[in-house]
Amino acid sequence: MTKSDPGTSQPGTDAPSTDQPGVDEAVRAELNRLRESIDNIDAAVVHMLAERFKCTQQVGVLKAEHQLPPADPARESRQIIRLRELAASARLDPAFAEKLLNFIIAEVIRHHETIAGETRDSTG
Ligand SMILES: O=C(O)C(=O)C[C@]1(C(=O)O)C=C[C@@H](O)C=C1
Repeated sequence: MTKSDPGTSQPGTDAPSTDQPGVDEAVRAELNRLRESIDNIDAAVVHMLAERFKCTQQVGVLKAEHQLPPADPARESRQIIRLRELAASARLDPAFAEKLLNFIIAEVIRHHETIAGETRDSTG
């Protein structure tokens, strides 16, 4: 197999694709079993995030209607402490959990700012 042989390796690697013949059947079966679980978990994550954003959307409206600032750094600090503890007890890297929460919250704050702008525009 060479780099000029498209379709036989993963992009950017020379490793054989697991779809290719030659991959041990038991390995392929185990990989497929694990990937089914990964797909289920990814679906759950997407659904949970969608629910979280439905809540934060309502928080955004409430904050905009009452002229509260989009970000609440004190609340974020408490969330980070709590999530890092949860992560540690779940044997997940706390630094990763913190980064993920910060990533999500940054998006929420962006939404809050949009809602606040729209609310100001509509109420004058
Ligand atoms: O709890 C709030 O005040 C929110 O706006 C929600 C949220 C979050 O996504 O958890 C987002 C922004 C704040 O800075 C803190 C927390």
